[in-house]
Amino acid sequence: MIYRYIREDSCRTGLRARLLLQDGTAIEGCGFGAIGIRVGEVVFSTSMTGYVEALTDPSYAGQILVWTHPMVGCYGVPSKDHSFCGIPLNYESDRIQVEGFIVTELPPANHYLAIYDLDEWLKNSNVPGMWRVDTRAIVKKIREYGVMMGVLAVFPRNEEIGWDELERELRGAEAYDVKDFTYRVSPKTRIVHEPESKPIATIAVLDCGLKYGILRWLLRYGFRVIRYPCWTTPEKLLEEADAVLFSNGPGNPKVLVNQIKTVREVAYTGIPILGICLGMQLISLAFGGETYKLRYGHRGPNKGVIDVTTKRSYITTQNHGYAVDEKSLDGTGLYIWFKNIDDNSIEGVMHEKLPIIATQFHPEGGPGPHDTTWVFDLFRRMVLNGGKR
Ligand SMILES: NC(=O)CC[C@H](N)C(=O)O
Repeated sequence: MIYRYIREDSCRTGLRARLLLQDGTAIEGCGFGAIGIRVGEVVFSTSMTGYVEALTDPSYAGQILVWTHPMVGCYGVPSKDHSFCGIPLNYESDRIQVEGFIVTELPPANHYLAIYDLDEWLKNSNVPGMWRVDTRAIVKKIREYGVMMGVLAVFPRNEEIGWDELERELRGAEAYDVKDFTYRVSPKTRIVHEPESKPIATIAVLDCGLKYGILRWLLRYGFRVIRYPCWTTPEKLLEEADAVLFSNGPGNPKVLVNQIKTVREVAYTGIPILGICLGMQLISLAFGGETYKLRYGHRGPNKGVIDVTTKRSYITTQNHGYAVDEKSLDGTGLYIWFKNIDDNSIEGVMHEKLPIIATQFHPEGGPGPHDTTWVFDLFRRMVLNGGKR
């Protein structure tokens, strides 16, 4: 059965799109952005706004993103000229990272800062998009089945890419869970970022796909930040570091065997460490913990967590498909800091003795609430107090 939501004449973009999911669901809608075929893990975000940040978040590499909020693109795409310490605001990296983007309605952009509309931006970035489909129906499928691989094709209205071709593409695709995407998003060389005033300390980042939002917060707090490629050795990483950040990033953390080793070696030196999202998963694995795949992940800026050490709750931004297994932390020296209010999964850990703190959620927001930016205060305190919290 093919779900069709369009009238042939209703695609002002002049493009059609087809989506085939691993469970056989076939959906047809209008296309936007670039013409082409892309395979990826199909995931959804419950954000209402912040599509520029989400699309440029390197943690979405290898995924086709479905937006649950029905209207996307109203405020267009801002210029990268609005920046802080040379890092563009609103962007989480320099380019779109998703394989494809699926929305319900695609209104024309109307905002004084907009330099493109969403359609143009995807087209210029060679990323296909689909619109005029019921994204809630796709989300319900994903909730029942769990996240799954899918193939998205965008083609001109008077042409056609057949379902059999999409099926072949999907069958030939490598599963998301076994691939290492960090090499794709990590910088190829060391990059130094200076804060506006004299630096208070130097943070070395093992950059597996660092979001600019995190970088902006570190710079705002007066740190000099050095980003290193994700294959950097512990010795090199520690050369100029007063503290280390293990960044967010795409894919299954268990695949990153070398990075897990690096994290272990760096952690035992006793240097202050902050881990964010993938960084927290790598820290947990490095100390002997386990991670598992969530059924449909946590993606959006409206996710409640509780700090189990103070019983305070916060609304956070999250983007993760894997989580740390609670029982596996026994005997690792790591203890639970935050838990997710919806499913009780772990959203933060600390180490009993070593100066290590880590969150599964994103304290920087980007997009999303700034309720937990105090995590960066805590990190700064640790760095300036020789590791004491
Ligand atoms: N934002 C992230 O760092 C995501 C971490 C990991 N790729 C996951 O999906 O769980």
